[in-house]
This record gives sequence, C-alpha cells and structure tokens, in this order.
Amino acid sequence: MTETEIRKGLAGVVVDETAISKVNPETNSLLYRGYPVQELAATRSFEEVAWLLWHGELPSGEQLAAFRERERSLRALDPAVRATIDLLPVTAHPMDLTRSAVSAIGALDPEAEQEGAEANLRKAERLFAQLPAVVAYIQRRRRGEDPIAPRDDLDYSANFLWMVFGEDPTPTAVDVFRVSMVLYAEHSFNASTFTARVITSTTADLYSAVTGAIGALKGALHGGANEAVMHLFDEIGTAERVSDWLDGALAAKRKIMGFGHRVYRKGDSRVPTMKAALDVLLAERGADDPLAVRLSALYAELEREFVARKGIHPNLDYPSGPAYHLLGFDTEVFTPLFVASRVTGWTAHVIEQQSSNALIRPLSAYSGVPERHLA
Ligand SMILES: CC(=O)SCCNC(=O)CCNC(=O)[C@H](O)C(C)(C)COP(=O)(O)OP(=O)(O)OC[C@H]1O[C@@H](n2cnc3c(N)ncnc32)[C@H](O)[C@@H]1OP(=O)(O)O
Ligand SMILES: O=C([O-])CC(=O)C(=O)O
Repeated sequence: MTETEIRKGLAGVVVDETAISKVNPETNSLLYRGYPVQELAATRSFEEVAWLLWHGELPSGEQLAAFRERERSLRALDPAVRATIDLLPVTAHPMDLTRSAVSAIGALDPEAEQEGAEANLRKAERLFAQLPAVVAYIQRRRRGEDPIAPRDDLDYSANFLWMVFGEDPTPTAVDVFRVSMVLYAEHSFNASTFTARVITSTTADLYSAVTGAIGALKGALHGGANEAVMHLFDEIGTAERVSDWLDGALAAKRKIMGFGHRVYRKGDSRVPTMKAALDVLLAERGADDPLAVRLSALYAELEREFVARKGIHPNLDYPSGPAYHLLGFDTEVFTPLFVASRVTGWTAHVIEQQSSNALIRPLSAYSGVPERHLA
C-alpha cells in the first residue's frame, strides 16, 4: 500500500494475525480457538470459554476446578473500588462507572506493572472475577439497593444474577445469561479489541488496555448498540408502528441500531443462538404476558421490514438487548454486561499482542495548509 491509499476505518485492512478467533463472513461462522461458538454456547460454562480463549485449549477437569476456586476467591470487591464508584454520581452512565472501576482495580493491583503472560493471566482472572460485582453494584446502586455478597455455591453466571437481583435465579435465566456471555466473549479485531491491542503495543499495562477498550465499546456503533436497540424499541412502541417509524428514520438517514456489521454482510453468525435464547425467555413468560407479546411482535416486524427494505441483517446486539431487558437489567447496564464478557477476549488479545509486539502506529496523509512561515 502506498502512503496515499487511504482505507477509511481500516475497512478491509489486515493489520496482524491472531490465533484467538476466526470470523468468517463467507461461511457465516465464528470460531474460538477453532471451536464453533454455537457448540461452545450449547454445552460449555463461561468459565470454560474464558479459559479456552486465554490458554488455547479447553481446561481439564482439574484445571477447571482450580480456576473456579480461584474465581470464587476473587469475587468480592475491594472497598476502595466501591468507594471510587461512590464518588461518582448515581446518574453517571454505567459504562463510565465501569471504566472508572476497572481503572481503580488496576491502580490497586500491586502487580499492575508486571509484564509477561503469567502476570497478565492473573490480572485477567482478577478482572473476570470482579466485573460481575462491579456491574451488580452499579445496577443495584441505580435502584437505591444495597450490594449483595457473592455466593460460593453458585457458578459465574448464577452468582452474577444473584448479586444483581438478590434472588435465586431460575435455570432458564442462568442459561440465557451464560449463552450471552459466551457469544459476546470474542470477535477478532473489532474496535474495542483493536484499541486494547494499540494500548498494549505501547507497553502500557493490561488494565490501561481494558480501560481504553471499555471506552471504545461504549459507542453505539459498537457495544453501545445493545442499549440503543432497547431505546429504539421503547421509541417505536409496537409492531404496528414499525413501518411508519421506519419511513421517518430512513428519511432522516438514521442508523437502525442492532443491524449491520463491518465484517458480516449476510447476517451475524451469533444471532440465531441468541435469538433462540431470547425465545426461551419469551416462551417462559407465556402468550398472555403483554411485555413478551409486544416485544416479540416488535422484534419480528422491525427485522422483517428493515431486511426487506435495506437487505441489512441484525447483529448480536439485536436479540441481546431485549433478552437483557427480560432478565430485568436496566437498559443502561446492557453494555457493561458486554464488558464483563468481552474482558476475556480483550485480555487474550493483550497477551497475544505482548507475545509478539510491534508498536501500532499507522501513517496519515496530510490534508492541512501547505508549509508556511511566521512573518
Ligand atoms: C457487537 C457489535 O459491535 S455489532 C455492531 C453494533 N452496531 C450497530 O448495531 C449500529 C448500527 N450499525 C451500523 O452503524 C453499521 O452497520 C456498522 C457501524 C456496524 C458497520 O458499519 P460499516 O461497515 O462502516 O458500514 P457502513 O456504515 O459503511 O454501511 C454501509 C451502508 O449500509 C448502511 N447501513 C449499515 N448499517 C445500517 C444501519 N444499521 N441502519 C441504516 N443503514 C445502515 C449505511 O448507511 C451505508 O449506506 P450508504 O452506502 O448508502 O452510505
Ligand atoms: O466485530 C465487530 O466489529 C463488532 C462485533 O460484532 C463484536 O465486537 O462482537
């Protein structure tokens, strides 16, 4: 490529190799370390998937048991992290609070500056274990509720829901939540992961990389879309309004959140699995539940109309938004849930980037005023 060939948004540019995941738009598939994500979502815990992303292989029984024990021992939030959140307004966006909490967790970690895969794996496990408490704290604080201590008898997904809602979660809720965590975990060089790799490439620490990645994920063109989908559903209201609403939105050249993707052109490989999970939640509520009926019809109609008009398909945020709503989360907390999952992929990429690092520093074509001089 010459200096003047510009690919806006790096579209179509291959910037490095990765062995962590493969997104293939031709076959509409997504592999984590070689395994189809659908197979992992069908049978594996989120703990196993995290291990797979970090280590390249699924854990043995012994490795998994030891990891689960460590994860449980790391769940409780340092009071200083809680205090950091408490310094900030309750009305602040939960992504801002999550970003600040991760930054605080890093500043409190005595080995934050230690380089190398072993130290980074310990940091990754720490973030993995503590993000549920961070998100649960933020969600409960928004509702004026006291925090709830983690429970050692529950796995990652069940404990997450327990800490948020303070009730024993139903097996359906746990499973839908687990599936969403597995599906959100990793997606090659998306914007937030690339951000994490850019930060890592300067030799900054893992917490800096994750904090930066959270900033990149917040935007509605990326992770913020799961929140934006729910706002859109609230704005449209009912399936009957979709057609008129879409006329106005398209005339105003609005982006329809939860649709489209930079890499997939014929639909996101993860959508059928997440939609099936959403359908389980809808079915559990039953055909008489007004919210389930309204959401189900709205979901189907918006997808049908938009695909018919533009040929642009839903991405993962489209089914996850309403699924998180039905699970009981506030809309503003949806993207922090994405953070809790994607921290696995981000940290795997930090370790990979560090193992064969080159400073990421592209070129730009200058388009400003020609050289001039002070009189
Ligand atoms: C987990 C994730 O992060 S998945 C992505 C989540 N993001 C969203 O759901 C936000 C909505 N979607 C979008 O904004 C886009 O589809 C993106 C940002 C995801 C991908 O964008 P790009 O690869 O840059 O594609 P681009 O924006 O150039 O789209 C190509 C064309 O399709 C249109 N288009 C793409 N997505 C949408 C959409 N959701 N609504 C309306 N039009 C769209 C664009 O306007 C553009 O039209 P044009 O050629 O007439 O200008
Ligand atoms: O790959 C992307 O550009 C966005 C995405 O779907 C993800 O990060 O999960």
